[in-house]
Amino acid sequence: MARNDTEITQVAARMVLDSRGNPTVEAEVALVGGARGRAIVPSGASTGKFEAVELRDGGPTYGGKGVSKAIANVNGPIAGAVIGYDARQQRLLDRAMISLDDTQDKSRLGANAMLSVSLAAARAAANASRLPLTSYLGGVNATLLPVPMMNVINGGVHASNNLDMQEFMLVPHGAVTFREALQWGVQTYAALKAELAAQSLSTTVGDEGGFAPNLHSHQEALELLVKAIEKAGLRPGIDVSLALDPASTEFFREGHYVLKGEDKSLTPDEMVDYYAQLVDAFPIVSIEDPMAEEDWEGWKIFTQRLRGKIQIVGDDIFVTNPRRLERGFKESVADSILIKLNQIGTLTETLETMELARSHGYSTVISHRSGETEDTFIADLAVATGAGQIKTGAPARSDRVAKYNQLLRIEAMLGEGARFIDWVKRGK
Ligand SMILES: O=C(O)[C@@H](CO)OP(=O)(O)O
Ligand SMILES: [Mg+2]
Repeated sequence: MARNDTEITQVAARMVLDSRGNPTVEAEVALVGGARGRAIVPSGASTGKFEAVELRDGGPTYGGKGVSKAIANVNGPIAGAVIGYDARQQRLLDRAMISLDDTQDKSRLGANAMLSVSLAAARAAANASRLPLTSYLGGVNATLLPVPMMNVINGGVHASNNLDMQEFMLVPHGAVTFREALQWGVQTYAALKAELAAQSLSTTVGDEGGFAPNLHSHQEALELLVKAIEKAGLRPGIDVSLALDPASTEFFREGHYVLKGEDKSLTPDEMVDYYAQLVDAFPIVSIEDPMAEEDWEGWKIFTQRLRGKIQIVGDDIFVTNPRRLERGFKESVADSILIKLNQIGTLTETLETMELARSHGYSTVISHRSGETEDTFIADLAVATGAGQIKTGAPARSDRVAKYNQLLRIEAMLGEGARFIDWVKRGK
């Protein structure tokens, strides 16, 4: 490889669609030596208030969801700033975009514009180096396959049913390989579908491929999951456990958690009791965003009460942002962080946040968004960083399955060298 083979010579973006049919940004980066890289940015629905800004613009065609400004920013100022950089110097080129944007929340260029280039550059550099993305990002130690968190019952803003909580997930942590974990998830998903059909409940799916039945309570959803695990011939709590992402900011109103489906309005204390009862009654090993993004007091109560019993994951409260995470350390809130590249807007900052989390003993869970595409960057990122956990939906819908398939490829590539660790048993 000649010395300037990895120099960026071209950057271009186009509009493509995500899994909800909304426009999103795809960027392509070309290098002097001929290598190219491409990346598509995902998009959330239950977005955190403190996330970096996803630049959207009007126009009747896509109901105000256009990305023409973000695309123009890639093709104009961002291209101007990063052309000439060595694509292997990820930190430098991400810093170049950050200083060009010059805002706290990436509102000038748009986190969607910046992230598309950040990820496309990493892929181009990996291709130029003739390395799989996982190995390029993670080196020889990139051997740990993540335990999947598979969202098989959808509610909240991801579905039109009556469940207030957004995600009910299967965690097949007792498997020996990723392959086996995925298989257990698939078997349980199929058993759940059969059980729903047997009870004349709907088997249509929500945004992340999970079923979206109307149920009487969250308790009923959890009962269905335990039953499905058993029907699949697996042991709840040993082979496959459960995880929740209530995304509670979405039902937090004026200091109360309003569970419409159960006709309840709970104070933060009562909401913590509600969760504690679920944790006692079901094999739940992880809860994400139990409390709202601005309810730091509620988060403290929850953490005090449930730390050590389950993993406590911060998504909307931390938004992959080191400053918010620091506050979490100080106030003893959560013990794990959900990692979403587009919440912060560059690969470099994502890796920095993960490093910070680990240095404080917080686990990291790599995550998709509810609006996804065929892009599988997060699968490689999960292995490259040894995160140990990934949340990427049900084992159905191509946008979700694409990530699982990429993990299968990575596992096959690593062969006997691939590792899979039961974080529940080991203690995270
Ligand atoms: O809350 C979440 O964790 C995500 C992904 O499941 O949803 P969204 O992308 O809509 O924010
Ligand atoms: Mg979440």
